[in-house]
Amino acid sequence: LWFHRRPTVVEDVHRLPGPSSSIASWIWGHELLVFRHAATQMYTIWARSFGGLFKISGALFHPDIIIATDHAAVHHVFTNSDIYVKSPAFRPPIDNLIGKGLVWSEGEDWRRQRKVLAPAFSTESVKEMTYAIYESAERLETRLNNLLLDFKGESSVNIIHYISACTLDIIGAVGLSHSFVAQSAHPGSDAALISASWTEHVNNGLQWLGFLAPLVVRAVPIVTKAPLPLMQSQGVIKTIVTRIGRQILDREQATLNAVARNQENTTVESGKKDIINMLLRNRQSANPSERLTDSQILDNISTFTMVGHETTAGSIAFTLWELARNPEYQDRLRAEILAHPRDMSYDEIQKLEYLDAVVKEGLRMHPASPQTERLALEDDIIPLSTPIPGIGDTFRVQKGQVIHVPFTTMNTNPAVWGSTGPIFDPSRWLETRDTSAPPLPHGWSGLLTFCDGPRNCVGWRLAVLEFKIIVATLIRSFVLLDTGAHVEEKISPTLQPVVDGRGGHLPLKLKHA
Ligand code: HEM
Repeated sequence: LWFHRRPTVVEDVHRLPGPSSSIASWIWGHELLVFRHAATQMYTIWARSFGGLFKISGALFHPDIIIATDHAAVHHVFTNSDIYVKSPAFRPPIDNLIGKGLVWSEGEDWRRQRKVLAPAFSTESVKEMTYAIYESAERLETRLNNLLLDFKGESSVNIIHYISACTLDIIGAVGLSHSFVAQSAHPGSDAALISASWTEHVNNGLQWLGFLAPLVVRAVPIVTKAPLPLMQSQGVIKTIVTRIGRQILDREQATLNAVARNQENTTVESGKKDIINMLLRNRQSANPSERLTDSQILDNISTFTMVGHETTAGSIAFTLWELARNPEYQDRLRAEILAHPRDMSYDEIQKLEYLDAVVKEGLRMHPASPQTERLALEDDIIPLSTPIPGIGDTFRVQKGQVIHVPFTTMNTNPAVWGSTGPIFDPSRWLETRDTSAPPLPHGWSGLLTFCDGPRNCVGWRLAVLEFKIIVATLIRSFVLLDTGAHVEEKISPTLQPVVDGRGGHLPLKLKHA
């Protein structure tokens, strides 16, 4: 019943500016225009004209949607995660894709899962992952080296394909005690199946159905049970990953039981704090009300397998593409990396200033999740950083209001980042920010890339470390060259490169450094 609005409560949405109704379709509102353009492109254009809060008309007669980029408003929405929940329209597709794990859950259910899993991503836990990340990054390097040998020193590759195999191996190794062997000469069949189903899912999402499906789900939730191709390919990924999850869980539980039989009083407490061990520990919890069900455990294995690798792979691929298009930045980064030994410790890597700047710039310009969506469960008053003429410095919303937050629009806003905001330039991170410059939004490094508030990205430390190690390993060994291909950025369901209509495709030329 979330879409039923109470007409008696005062709301300000109707007083907001927004794009003209003349460019909206009577049935699709402004949402079709948004879908047809590059990720967040229309929101970026409109935010420049209409400011930090504006409205667009919704598809299928849905009430007006608010687009928020005002810092205080966005911070308020993300901080109050009990009032502003993820849109119900996206819960059935998330369930179909990765299950009812941490990304999907809300309220008490979410709080319990987050408490169980957060320790797997503390600084201490992530530091311990450093060596395994190097190992996978070096395997990626060897794989690309072999390719160059086969192609006499220069080759064009779909870089995202190689990186996502690497990040799948990483999440298996550091989180799940599982080897996907995604990077071997004969990739494990599971890894190949995951990759093929994901590519199919991405490409379905770019089609008309990719636009239609969530809107129809928003209007008629029961439709998720319908045999639409989009829904079916989602089911395939979950089926494969759940089967693997069951194997991992049974094996790890058996190992644990065997150890416990041999050593009295041994519990999983003594093991490392990775994802699988945190889930096993929870099974032993003395308090039954804290325990997750077996299906929640499996759904979290599938959640972390998918969001733990595709997201990072996409952002890394786009950052490498930026380096290929900007050889001077690439040379500067290589010079810094070559001045340091391979296999630096976690603390040593953090000291590489230009690497840090390149990674932040890649995450600023190409966030894996370019936008998010929230639904107000209650009437509320939202504070504003910039007052809206005729409304003031607070804004009233009604229960049922849908709010979109375009992260990329906020991350590149010239009013905050200066006129070079929309341009990739790592050196901005090396300059001390002028004290008179407008403040950056709340969030990691002043970016919305990892969201903000209690439901921020639980895996951000791992993502940043993987990012640094993979970029450093590749730039040490290879020169990246632009192929000249026209690369579009689309959302399906994460940020995707699209070349000649093919999603998940980002060609780069490689040669030895
Ligand atoms: C560059 C890489 C990544 C980016 C940009 C990213 C971004 C995000 C964002 C924006 C959200 C919030 C989504 C929303 O509320 O709509 C999120 C949530 C989440 N991310 Fe990431 N992520 C990345 C990598 C990872 C990795 C490596 C993992 C795990 C290994 C991970 C696990 C999660 C989980 C489980 C959530 C849900 C957290 C919750 O609701 O409590 N992410 N991520």
